[in-house]
Amino acid sequence: MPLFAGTDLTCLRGERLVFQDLSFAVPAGGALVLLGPNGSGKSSLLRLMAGLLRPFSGSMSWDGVPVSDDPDLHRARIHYVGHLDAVKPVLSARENLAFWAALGGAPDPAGAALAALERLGVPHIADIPGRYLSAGQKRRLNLARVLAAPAPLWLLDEPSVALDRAGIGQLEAAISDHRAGGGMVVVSTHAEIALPGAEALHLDDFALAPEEGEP
Ligand SMILES: Nc1ncnc2c1ncn2[C@@H]1O[C@H](COP(=O)(O)OP(=O)(O)OP(=O)(O)O)[C@@H](O)[C@H]1O
Repeated sequence: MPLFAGTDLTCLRGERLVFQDLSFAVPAGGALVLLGPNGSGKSSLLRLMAGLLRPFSGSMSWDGVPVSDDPDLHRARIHYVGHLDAVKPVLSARENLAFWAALGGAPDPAGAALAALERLGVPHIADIPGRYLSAGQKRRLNLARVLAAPAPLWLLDEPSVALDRAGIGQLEAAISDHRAGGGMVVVSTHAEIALPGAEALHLDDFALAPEEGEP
């Protein structure tokens, strides 16, 4: 049974120790919700999990094997959707998604692209160029990437930002189906997203204790 785990992770950004001695475990079908105030390190932890940042100390493993043994293998099993908009402005929504689906190894990228747009409730944006999409439509298009090619671990940084209530419901349903098939998800959020049975990780529990005299 796949288990994604981190042990005693410490994250340094610039000169700043963002969190220390943080451990987590996500089993097959599991969900982890990252909570904490602005700047507490939710995005940093997701970037560590995605292999985009290196921990200052500590380690992560997949099924007991250190992730650092084969970073390319790790990258192939994740979908990371960050804050930054990855939509190409001159390509249509369908073309954007087909491109990502092909990169992710989908056998029928065009078909996978349309199915993913439908799943996130926006089949009508298929032929609209990226530059004309609204903030919420762009967010749905970015999230559709996780559906367009299979990967067992989804890392989603504040996925509900710019989504309306219907969009959040579609996202919740997609995550629920992913988990039912043994997939895993880690989500950072300030908003309510229904993830039944999810474990919560409060990042401020791992902040550096303030020095004496500091607020
Ligand atoms: N590239 C960087 N260089 C130096 N420090 C950084 C860098 N990126 C982030 N930080 C710092 O790391 C800390 C954690 O930032 P991070 O974005 O992980 O927090 P967050 O919990 O996701 O915040 P938010 O809720 O505002 O999105 C912050 O103090 C931030 O200023």
